[in-house]
Amino acid sequence: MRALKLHELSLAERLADMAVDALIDEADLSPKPALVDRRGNGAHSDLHLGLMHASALSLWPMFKEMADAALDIGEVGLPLREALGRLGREGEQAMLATTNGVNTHRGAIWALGLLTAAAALEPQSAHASAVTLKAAKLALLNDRYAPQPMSHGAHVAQRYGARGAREEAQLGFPSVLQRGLPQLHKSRRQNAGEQNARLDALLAIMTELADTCVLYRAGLEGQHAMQRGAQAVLEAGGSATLAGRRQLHELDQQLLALNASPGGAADLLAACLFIDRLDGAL
Ligand SMILES: CC(C)(COP(=O)(O)OP(=O)(O)OC[C@H]1O[C@@H](n2cnc3c(N)ncnc32)[C@H](O[C@H]2O[C@H](COP(=O)(O)OP(=O)(O)OP(=O)(O)O)[C@@H](O)[C@H]2O)[C@@H]1O)[C@@H](O)C(=O)NCCC(=O)NCCS
Ligand SMILES: Nc1ncnc2[nH]cnc12
Repeated sequence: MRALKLHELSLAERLADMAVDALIDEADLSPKPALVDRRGNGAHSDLHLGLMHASALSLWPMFKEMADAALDIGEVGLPLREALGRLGREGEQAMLATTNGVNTHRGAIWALGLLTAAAALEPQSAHASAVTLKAAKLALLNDRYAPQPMSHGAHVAQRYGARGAREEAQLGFPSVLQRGLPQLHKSRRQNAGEQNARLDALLAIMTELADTCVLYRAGLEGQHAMQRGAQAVLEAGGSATLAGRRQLHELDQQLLALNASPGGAADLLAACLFIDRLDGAL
């Protein structure tokens, strides 16, 4: 007789688990330049690792509801886009209640919310390019109920013409598909070790990203320091090599001196880890 399982997880529950796991893996990964990790708070006075974990866990019900909404509605269109917008705004409130008002995962709610819904729409073909394409189609739809606050991203878009989180999703997450994932796979093939491969993926994302968190805090000088410094680590051989580690330390020091925290790149690494896990898992 088949052993009785007390609770088989639904597809939506499994997707929510994967999204939260990706956020926790991102937070734990160390040493990340100027970001919160196991070593400390990076360039943040109001964040710490415990808060990142609590924030990630507070988002589980939201990710599950987003996946359930995709399963119920069943197709890309305005009803799903607006359901996700409403759930995303409620998720942001849950996050802020958990963190006492600190923005820990706004960008991650956006990116992983879209990707979770996209994966739920067609679980049998949940491969990187199919999922990011569906997420992009969702991001291109205009949520009529979305408020238009003067966010840091909007401020930076006005000042530098930078493409932020919205455009990254609308373009199908090029930082993940063209930089993060290929580097993750390449570093794994080179036996860099899983943590080093993930660090290399983060650095590859940083090489070309217009991270609106960095731009808001440290302007173009911060963006150049992030992009060039990340490139230097990879050119030196990546995080698994001594020369790469020296460059990584240099990048950490530079970004800390500029108070430039690449929070957008961190969110995109979480998106990358989520998509990496999806392949064949549903
Ligand atoms: C459409 C939205 C993405 C809103 O976008 P917008 O650009 O207007 O808003 P922001 O809040 O400024 O930015 C969104 C967050 O996205 C991350 N990010 C930044 N650059 C990029 C990029 N190029 N690509 C992808 N993602 C990017 C980043 O998130 C991380 O940083 C957060 C900390 O940022 P900040 O508050 O600026 O923090 P500090 O500098 O520390 O502030 P101070 O201490 O100095 O005050 C951290 O949370 C990371 O997550 C950007 O913050 C979308 O968010 C939206 O419409 N939301 C409304 C709800 C909704 O509809 N959701 C839909 C769910 S599907
Ligand atoms: N590890 C991290 N440190 C700072 N901001 C972040 N936003 C998302 N992940 C982050």
